[in-house]
Amino acid sequence: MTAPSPPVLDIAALNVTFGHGARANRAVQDVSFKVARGEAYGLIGESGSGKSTVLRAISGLNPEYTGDILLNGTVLSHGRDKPFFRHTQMVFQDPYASLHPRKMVNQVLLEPLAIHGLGQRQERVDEALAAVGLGPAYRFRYPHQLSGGQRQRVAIARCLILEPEILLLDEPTSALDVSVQAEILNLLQRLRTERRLTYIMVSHDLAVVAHLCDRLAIMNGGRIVEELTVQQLRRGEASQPYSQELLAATTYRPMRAEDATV
Ligand SMILES: Nc1ncnc2c1ncn2[C@@H]1O[C@H](COP(=O)(O)OP(=O)(O)OP(=O)(O)O)[C@@H](O)[C@H]1O
Repeated sequence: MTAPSPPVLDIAALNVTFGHGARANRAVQDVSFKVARGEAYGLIGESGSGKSTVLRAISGLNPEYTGDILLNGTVLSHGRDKPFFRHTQMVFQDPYASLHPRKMVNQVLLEPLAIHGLGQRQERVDEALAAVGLGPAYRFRYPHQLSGGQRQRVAIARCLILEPEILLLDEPTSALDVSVQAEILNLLQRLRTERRLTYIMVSHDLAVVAHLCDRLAIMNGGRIVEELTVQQLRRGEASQPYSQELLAATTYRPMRAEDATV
């Protein structure tokens, strides 16, 4: 009998504190969860509950944490190595801020290939654009010539071009018009299936998490209050009073996949 493979990501007793002494802010406290290959895991909670801080610790953007973060069963060093940054990519909330205004899409997509020393560059650029539903002519556009949704597609293409295993999604649709949100979520869903990607997504929007994720953790005050499957979320089956309040307080309207095409 073969041993079960370890989770892709195993977050074990993660703590992040900002500041010292009386001013210390324990932004993340004793957070643990595991994410399997191909799974989409959501972190949800009110503003300031610590969701983004968890994501930034995983991404290596904030190396000041205690606890362990394991990738495929191996504890990551706090200073991440180059292969980590190839295989774990982050999509940010605001596609307007995350693309350089003076760089054409072609340059945006060529840069990560140069950093990681990958060849067949123009083919990879065309393939990444096609994967996010943009034709090769988009190579010669500047960000200001793109809609918000198209910019977020370019930001996703910039991740995909490195053939990552994991995408860390920080509110990837909250800066977009409602009509475009479902399009981007459907695109992310299709890419996850096609490429067996693993997602961790931060959101304050239950409908967005229910649309994309298999499981989620509800956070409050830096801690995980409760983990739920998306089926439990849809049935309103939270067991903790805080989660029940959060679910009850949210006007949760499921997104319909047919609301948008990819
Ligand atoms: N770089 C930082 N320096 C100091 N404090 C920080 C820093 N980043 C986050 N914090 C604090 O950590 C706590 C958690 O913030 P975090 O951004 O993780 O919450 P969040 O749940 O993602 O909120 P939001 O939904 O508003 O983004 C907050 O009290 C915040 O003020």
